[in-house]
Amino acid sequence: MIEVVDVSKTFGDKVVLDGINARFDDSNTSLIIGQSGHGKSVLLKCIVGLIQPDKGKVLYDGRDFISGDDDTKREIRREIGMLFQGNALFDSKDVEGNVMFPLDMLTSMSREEKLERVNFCLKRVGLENVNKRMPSEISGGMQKRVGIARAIVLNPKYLFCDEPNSGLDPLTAIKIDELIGEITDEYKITTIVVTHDMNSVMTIGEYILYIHRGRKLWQGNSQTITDTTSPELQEFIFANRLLRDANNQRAKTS
Ligand SMILES: Nc1ncnc2c1ncn2[C@@H]1O[C@H](COP(=O)(O)OP(=O)(O)OP(=O)(O)O)[C@@H](O)[C@H]1O
Repeated sequence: MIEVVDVSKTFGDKVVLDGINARFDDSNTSLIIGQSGHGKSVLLKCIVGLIQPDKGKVLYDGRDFISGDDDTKREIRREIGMLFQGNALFDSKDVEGNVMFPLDMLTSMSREEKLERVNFCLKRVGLENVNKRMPSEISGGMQKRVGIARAIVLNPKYLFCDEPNSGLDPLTAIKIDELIGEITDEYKITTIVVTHDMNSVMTIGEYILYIHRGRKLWQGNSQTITDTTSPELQEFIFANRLLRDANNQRAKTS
């Protein structure tokens, strides 16, 4: 479980995060959503320690990641997996080398053990017999799967995904969302996804935090989100015309 307690961040005179509180449970896929520029990425960066908040706490299963000692921070970092926006795969390494990288950096496993773990993770994300392909030789959806395999190779307790389906067609995007949801459930991971994608919201949003102008404006899940009475959230959700029409239809028939 990750708890965010009263986190605030200002850049210059701009308040980017203002007293955010949230709880992200394990075995759950939690989403941080909101319009562009409203503070989602800054919040994610505060949670993973890339930005120091001005105020507040981030607790990983009770361990303070902001003011904890170096050993605690190192221990937490070792338990984090990241799927970066745009994948961040190494162009010069093949699929196997990309997924093996965290094992090379952070473990003393033998080559055989590493290969076994890499093959297990590649199989889990639905990729087999592509070990020797270069990232440029596989599709965008396959690159995401490689990114997910790399993110889970160290068996993380916490998984962060920044816009995991940007640049993918809607069907592939849903498959990637579903894969993230399944892995979260299967390995009891605390997963946080930053997204604008309403398909993701409706597919995997077990807990949803809506950030508006740096504040938590709403929290709930995919079942309750379309019932919101917040005009700002309604505007965000129903910017998608299909959803707006479906919701109007639902209102007419109920
Ligand atoms: N390092 C920084 N220095 C100064 N301002 C920053 C910094 N990082 C982010 N900001 C500002 O903080 C605000 C929130 O940015 P953030 O990247 O969190 O938005 P976002 O909601 O993730 O948007 P998007 O969906 O477009 O990625 C923006 O106004 C941005 O310009």
